[in-house]
Amino acid sequence: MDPGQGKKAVLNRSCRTNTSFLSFLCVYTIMKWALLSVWDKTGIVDLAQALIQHNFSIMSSGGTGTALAGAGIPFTEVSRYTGFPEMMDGRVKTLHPKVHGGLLGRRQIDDAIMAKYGINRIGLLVVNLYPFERMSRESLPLEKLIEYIDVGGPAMIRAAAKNFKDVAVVVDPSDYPEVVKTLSSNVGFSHEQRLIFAKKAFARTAAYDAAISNHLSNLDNTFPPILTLQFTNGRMLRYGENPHQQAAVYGTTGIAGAEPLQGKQMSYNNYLDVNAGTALLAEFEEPTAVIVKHNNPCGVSVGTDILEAYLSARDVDPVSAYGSVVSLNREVDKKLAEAIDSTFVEVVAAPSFTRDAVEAMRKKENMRVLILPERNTSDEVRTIDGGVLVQRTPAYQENWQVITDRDPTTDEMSALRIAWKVCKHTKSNTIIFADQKRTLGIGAGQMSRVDSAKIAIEKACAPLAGSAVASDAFLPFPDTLEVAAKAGATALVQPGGSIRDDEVIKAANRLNVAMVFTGVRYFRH
Ligand SMILES: NC(=O)c1ncn([C@@H]2O[C@H](COP(=O)(O)O)[C@@H](O)[C@H]2O)c1NC=O
Repeated sequence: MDPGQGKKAVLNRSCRTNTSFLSFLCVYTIMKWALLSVWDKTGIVDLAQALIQHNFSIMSSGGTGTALAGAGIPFTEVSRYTGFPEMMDGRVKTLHPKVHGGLLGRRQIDDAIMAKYGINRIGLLVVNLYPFERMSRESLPLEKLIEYIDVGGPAMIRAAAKNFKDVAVVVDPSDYPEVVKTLSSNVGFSHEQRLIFAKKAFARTAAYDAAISNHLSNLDNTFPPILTLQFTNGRMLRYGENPHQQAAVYGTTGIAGAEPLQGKQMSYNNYLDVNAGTALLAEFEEPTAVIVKHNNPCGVSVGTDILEAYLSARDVDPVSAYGSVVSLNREVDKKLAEAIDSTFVEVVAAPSFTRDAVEAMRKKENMRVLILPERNTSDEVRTIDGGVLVQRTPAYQENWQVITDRDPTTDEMSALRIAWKVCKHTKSNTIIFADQKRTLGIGAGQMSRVDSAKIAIEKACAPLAGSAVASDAFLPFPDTLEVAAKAGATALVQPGGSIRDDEVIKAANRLNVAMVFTGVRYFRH
């Protein structure tokens, strides 16, 4: 029996063939055979009915046959055709030369050999595979999981797809309506159609094998020597980072799979900015707004409610908020929607929107409105010339160490936490000033850390007296700390680990700045 199918496969098979003596006499060339062997039985009965109406003879493996028999559809069991029973708990069902010969045989060239061995020409193959991808997420023991590796299905798909000149292969139930439409037209499958089906078929088996290969390779939680990546749902974008660049997005889940409720098509840069914004948003539990511009946050704030958080984040840097991407972790209501409408925003992403919020945002017809998808915690992959870099981030465990004479106060500690979270998602070198609710000044992406500090100070939305500062990497000299303290900062968080840590600690004590080492660096290139 197949994995998961239990006793369903044991049944009365007496009605399972309609091969009469007459039909047996039919010459192979006259009969149109379709082989159906599907894990997901959705739509298979309707499809089979259409095939019968259009004079196809159907051949089916065990469970698929059960579904057809239940609907009174005539078919021939594959096992009867091959003369071999399904065996080894379903590990061998369709793996037989009479099946593969029927799929691979070339019209005209192989007619004689097919006739000699009683091989039926199969003109249509309908297969979908054991759900390995889904089952691999269910933490089954390996010996159970491997039973979800489909062998016969991919073998048939590949055979039929190779012989697309003569065989149409359908691997996705969403293509059944097209098959029925073609049957009704009575012209048969065109060459183009068969080629499109074949491309889809090979993409399916490639994705299937990639999933198996990656799952097995990842069992010991290391990076495999061979990495296979496959993403489906490819969609052309209007252009890439700039109008002269072409681009597409791939993926069905997370940000990559998200489509806006309203507004223009998501652009390449929108995807990047929503990705950056939502990654930062995920650091916060309380109502939080994150405003991103060109992949860096330009305002982040928590609030007692999400409206307060948004207004406060926007006012950190209202000039940069123009044309930004807004990510929010609470439902958007009408009042908040109207506040967002009052600025030019490229994308607003939130877990949900009230009906009147959706209504209010219609006024901004170009603004993309996105329901925040579930976050995927997969490895980061970036292309470089000739290859890719892959990076995995372990779960964060705060292990801060106060290394100055003075401990941070409770308020300073809250501000340090906000600054540190924002630091992680801002391009290096970064210096973030924050209070207990929001970022006050952000200096990002500078080649010198002191310059980042100066920019953050210059851009500060409020006096920095009593603020906290975060640096993504250790301070190699006391200069950044001195600049920050002069601007009013009284607490600083940084990874630590410089050979001049002692000098920096001395400076902090002298300036009465409470300093914390995190032991973790947050470079972001
Ligand atoms: N072993 C085989 O010869 C074989 N042939 C087809 N299958 C798969 O068995 C499934 C259909 O089986 P059934 O009709 O018994 O429900 C399909 O997902 C098909 O891809 C097979 N199963 C696994 O490899």
